[in-house]
Amino acid sequence: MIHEDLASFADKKFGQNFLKNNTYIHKIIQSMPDDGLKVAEIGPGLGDLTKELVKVRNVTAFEVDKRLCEHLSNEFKEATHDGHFELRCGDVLERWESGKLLDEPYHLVANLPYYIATNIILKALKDEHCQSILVMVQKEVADKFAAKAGDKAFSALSVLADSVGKASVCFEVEPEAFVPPPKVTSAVLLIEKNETKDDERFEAFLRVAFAQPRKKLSKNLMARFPKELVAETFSQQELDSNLRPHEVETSIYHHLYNAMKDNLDEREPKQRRSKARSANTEKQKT
Ligand SMILES: C[S@@+](CC[C@H](N)C(=O)[O-])C[C@H]1O[C@@H](n2cnc3c(N)ncnc32)[C@H](O)[C@@H]1O
Repeated sequence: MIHEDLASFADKKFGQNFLKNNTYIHKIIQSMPDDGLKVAEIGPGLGDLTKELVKVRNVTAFEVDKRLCEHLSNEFKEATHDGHFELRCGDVLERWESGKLLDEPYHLVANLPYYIATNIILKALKDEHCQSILVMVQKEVADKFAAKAGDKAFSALSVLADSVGKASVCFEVEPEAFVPPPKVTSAVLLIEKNETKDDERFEAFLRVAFAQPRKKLSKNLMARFPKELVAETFSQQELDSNLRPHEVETSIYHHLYNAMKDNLDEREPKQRRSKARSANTEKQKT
């Protein structure tokens, strides 16, 4: 039985902030892609969004909290019996180990637990069965995924989303719409995918490119790639070596990656420095 006082019932460790505002719940439903595909919902919680979802789609929901699983099993007995609803209890990140959350095409629709929201979105971007992502997240996270080249918020996450589709922020949601209210403003992010890419080396390349976001991109790359190669690739692409990482288009990142990917120094800069230092000491000894 769910406690009447939701604020004290909510478990912080699972990022539980329940959306208790029908206007926003309906806005989420209206923002969903208009087809008959199955919906995967992560963290149905008390089931307020789920109730609306099962009216229009078949839903498979993933919930980690055993207390909520019990509540949801009772609440959605009829929908489960009719085949509109299936509940899978446990940590959703473990369900993704095979790379696919469901074994059929689906849309991800959820008010995500914020402590793992970025991780979940990255997994969904790489999941070839996932056709679109419509999720409530912390506003800063939504802005990072949806930013365009030139925006201050343009980041490695923006490049990854931009590489497989179109990302946009649908609307913002104030803390008071939740019980208990989170400390941050939230936003609903939509990523409509038109392809799927799963390339860990490209992600590693972006981590290098955005390692120091306010420094020059060429400087960041020279920390892990041969200087001559960086200079030559910039000149081939007719790129200004003074550009900052957020000023460069997604397509250019792919060109840079293709030209440079086989030359990444996998060692962390610290390891490289200590290797160089010991080489110098050896030289001085001889
Ligand atoms: C922000 S609440 C959203 C609840 C509900 N969807 C709503 O809108 O009110 C996040 C939900 O995700 C669940 N959750 C947290 N970590 C999870 C995990 N690793 N796997 C599956 N569910 C998780 C929480 O228990 C909680 O129900």
